Amino acid sequence: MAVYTDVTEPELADFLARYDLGALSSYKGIAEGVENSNFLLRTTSGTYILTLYERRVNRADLPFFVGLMEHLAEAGLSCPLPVHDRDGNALGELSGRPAAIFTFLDGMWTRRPGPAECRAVGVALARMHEAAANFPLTRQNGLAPGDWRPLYESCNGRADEVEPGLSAEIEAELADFEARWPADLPWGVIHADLFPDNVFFLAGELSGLIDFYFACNDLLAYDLAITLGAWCFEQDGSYNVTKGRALMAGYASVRPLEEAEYESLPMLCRGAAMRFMLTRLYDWLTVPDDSFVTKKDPREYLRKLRFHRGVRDASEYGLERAAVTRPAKGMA
Ligand SMILES: Nc1ncnc2c1ncn2[C@@H]1O[C@H](COP(=O)(O)OP(=O)(O)OP(=O)(O)O)[C@@H](O)[C@H]1O
Ligand SMILES: N[C@@H](CCO)C(=O)O
Repeated sequence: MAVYTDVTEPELADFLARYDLGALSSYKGIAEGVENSNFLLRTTSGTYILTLYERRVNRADLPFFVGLMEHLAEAGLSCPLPVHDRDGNALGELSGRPAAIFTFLDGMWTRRPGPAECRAVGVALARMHEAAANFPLTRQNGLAPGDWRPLYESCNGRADEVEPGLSAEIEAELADFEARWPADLPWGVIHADLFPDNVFFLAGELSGLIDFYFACNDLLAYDLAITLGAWCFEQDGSYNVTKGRALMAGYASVRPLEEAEYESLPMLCRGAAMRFMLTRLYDWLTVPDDSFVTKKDPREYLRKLRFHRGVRDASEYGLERAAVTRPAKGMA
């Protein structure tokens, strides 16, 4: 359930009066999502999404997130477009929270993605990286490798409650990341949370990307690693190389990887698994059971991390080394 802030009808009508969106027809809270309060908003001009930004989102980051969506939508990527009020502002204030209205994206997220969806998300991710290349704002990744140890330490040594031996395993991994995390790889704006619930499909085609609230500047191949980890494993924890091959090929068809990115992929995939294991571990140990936040199992990402630890070469993910070189014009 993600409606943390109640919005009354008169408050919303007042807020809407600043926009050229017609009169309020109806609104209702959307249960999905955990970070912010989202409402499906109907006015006499159409259907929109109203988002109220809650405590875990830093106000200072909002111009980056909202500006990025606007930049990507203008570059032709399908994602929510922020609606401006008559004074030109995309961000306002409603019920004591920063708030924004977005265009509504048709489609639904897919619970069981197959290779075709994986390929489509690979293509979309690379297109996002290319479209964001000239976005002028920057945002530091708040969950970069340097943030993992403090996040782990804020779990107060309780990791072994989730699985005996986990603290020692995390310590060893953190030391390795601190010593060997790659620095000199292509860098840019990344989505950083492109999980299946943030990608919509309509009639079998990818219809758009949502939820840019972890977007930041970081290694582009790290975003590919996050996406691979979220899309290419089965419920039983096994890696599906057919899906991995499709996702990588889709990505490389738009933006071929550099040799150094190919070499670094196993490390980046392990890091991505660590990042999601740690945020889940923190929530698992600290968020009260009766809270609105749906806690996700950190062990899912622990299993993925262990899989990546055994990978020696990116070819094991299904990425052909040939995909590293850009094909000559007119081919492929
Ligand atoms: N522009 C949009 N068009 C259609 N539906 C949308 C749009 N934006 C959000 N939604 C709906 O609202 C839900 C929650 O959105 P979103 O994932 O951005 O919320 P969040 O609270 O930031 O979530 P998360 O916990 O995943 O970070 C989505 O699953 C989707 O159903
Ligand atoms: N995608 C994240 C949660 C929302 O950011 C996870 O599955 O842990």
